[in-house]
Amino acid sequence: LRLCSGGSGNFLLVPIPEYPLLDCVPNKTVKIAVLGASSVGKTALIVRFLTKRFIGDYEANTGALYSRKVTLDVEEVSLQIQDTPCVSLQDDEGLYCQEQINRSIYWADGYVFVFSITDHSSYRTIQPLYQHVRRIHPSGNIPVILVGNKSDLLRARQVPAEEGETLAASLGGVYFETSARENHDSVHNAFLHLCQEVIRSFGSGNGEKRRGGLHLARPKSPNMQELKRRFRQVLSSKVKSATTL
Ligand SMILES: Nc1nc2c(ncn2[C@@H]2O[C@H](COP(=O)(O)OP(=O)(O)OP(=O)(O)O)[C@@H](O)[C@H]2O)c(=O)[nH]1
Repeated sequence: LRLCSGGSGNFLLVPIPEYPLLDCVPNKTVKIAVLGASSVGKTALIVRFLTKRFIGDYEANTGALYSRKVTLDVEEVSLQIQDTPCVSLQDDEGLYCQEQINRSIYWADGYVFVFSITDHSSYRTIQPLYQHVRRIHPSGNIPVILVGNKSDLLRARQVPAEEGETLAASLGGVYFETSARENHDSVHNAFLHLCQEVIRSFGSGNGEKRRGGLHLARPKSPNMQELKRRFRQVLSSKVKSATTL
């Protein structure tokens, strides 16, 4: 990783430590997956949120998991954010989504759908991506936000704000325009809003219902074989095709 500002070697992103599931306080751990097409700024948004900095250039994302404590309405919750590889729309085959992403979708309590306001095709992946998430979580309310990133590139805008708002409303979420490059506050507000939605969904019993029966610790557990086996069991009943819709 290379940081634009400051560039201290002491980077604040910490992959979450290995710890038993029981250490997670129920309803006080918020798991968020950040999803979207290639180069829309998923990693940049997460890094901006967690470190207040903007990364200029770095290796392609391999799906890191980050964690930190956040305070919501005086209550401290443990937030886990899963960065994911990009998804893409194939001409005739629908959405292409790696199995790793399916695992993240299954694992998460809430979703950040990201597109770039400068790339209309990234916007068009969101609806099929949402349908995909719906297939994996068929029941209940799914806490989501829609993020139109790169709002600093106004002259290159391809997606009007109204289109973002309309789409967000159809997904049942709020639309945020952000610039991971220029602005921390918009990014911060977006993530905190989603955290609050997730906590609210726990309160309504929705989160627990979705978790019922099977506990997937997180996508990158050291015991991958066991996780994969359990995950396949669940997915086979929930998603017809794990990789291509
Ligand atoms: N101008 C501008 N550039 C941005 C912004 N956010 C990210 N970028 C740039 O967009 C490019 C892609 O950003 P990433 O964070 O790697 O995007 P990603 O969605 O994680 O990409 P994948 O790894 O392909 O999934 C990088 O060159 C970033 O510097 C933004 O808000 N404004």
